Amino acid sequence: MKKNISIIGVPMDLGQTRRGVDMGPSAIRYAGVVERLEDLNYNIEDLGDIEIGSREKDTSPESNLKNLKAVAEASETLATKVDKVVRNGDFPLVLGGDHSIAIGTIAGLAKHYSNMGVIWYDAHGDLNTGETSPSGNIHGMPLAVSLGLGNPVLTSIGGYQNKIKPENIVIIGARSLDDGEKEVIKEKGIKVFTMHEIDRMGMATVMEEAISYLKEKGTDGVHLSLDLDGLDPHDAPGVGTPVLGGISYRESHLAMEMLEEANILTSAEFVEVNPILDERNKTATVAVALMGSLFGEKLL
Ligand SMILES: NC(=[NH2+])NCCC[C@H](N)C(=O)O
Ligand SMILES: [Mn+2]
Ligand SMILES: [Mn+2]
Repeated sequence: MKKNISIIGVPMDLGQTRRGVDMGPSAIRYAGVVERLEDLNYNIEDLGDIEIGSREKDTSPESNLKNLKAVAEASETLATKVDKVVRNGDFPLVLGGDHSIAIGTIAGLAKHYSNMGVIWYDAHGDLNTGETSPSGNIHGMPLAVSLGLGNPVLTSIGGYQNKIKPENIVIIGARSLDDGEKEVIKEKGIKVFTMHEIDRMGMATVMEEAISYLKEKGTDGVHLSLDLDGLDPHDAPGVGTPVLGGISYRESHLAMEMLEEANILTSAEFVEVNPILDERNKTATVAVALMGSLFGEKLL
């Protein structure tokens, strides 16, 4: 992995309705992300937080997308920042914020990769559109948007469509999918390791398969989008949409270590840390510990 990491904070909470996830970047910084990665001999540049607009009173019934304008604006800003980091040859590490920020992250990244892989570590598929979403919350849509599905205001962020290919996506940890999302997965042939596969095969085999799958696709970059609700709520309680029966802390460390060994990642984001719902900053601390493993921390 590259030796320069640029951190971008995205205090976004407009992609869902629970307050507090806008404080995620602060909580992760407070949990010591910069020091942790500096100890691993990286040069860290913290670019600070991007600006987020305010909550919108009304949602247009046609679009069924809450805070569409503000989310779209922040996504453009983030895409520009991420683009710049990659152009500088640095590793972008994006701190959320709710998962809607992945729209901007991926829009900024995919300009540089014609065949980018994405690992979506999450309890959810985030494959809804305005039509299929049960909530109208954009944090349930970023993977669909990155595939070019959904409202053009979102799919055109960064000035181009279809950022990633369905066959280059691997979802890990899924255990809550809406009907419309299941259809997209089947129709597009998206690779999913649900909790069933993780239980059955073990995380080591799941990660081996995920990594060789992405290598076989000839990916020219791999982005990790890690939603903390992919972990079990016992290990990561500070999230807005917790789902029981998730990936353990240990399994997650193993997954990060295997990604580091495989040396395939070109960017990462950690999202959905909500300090208001958390227990003594546990979830942010878990996020930083996982980043430690992802960037090469070893006990001996
Ligand atoms: N990034 C997340 N936590 N997404 C949760 C999405 C929940 C649900 N599928 C929805 O569309 O509203
Ligand atoms: Mn999720
Ligand atoms: Mn998510």
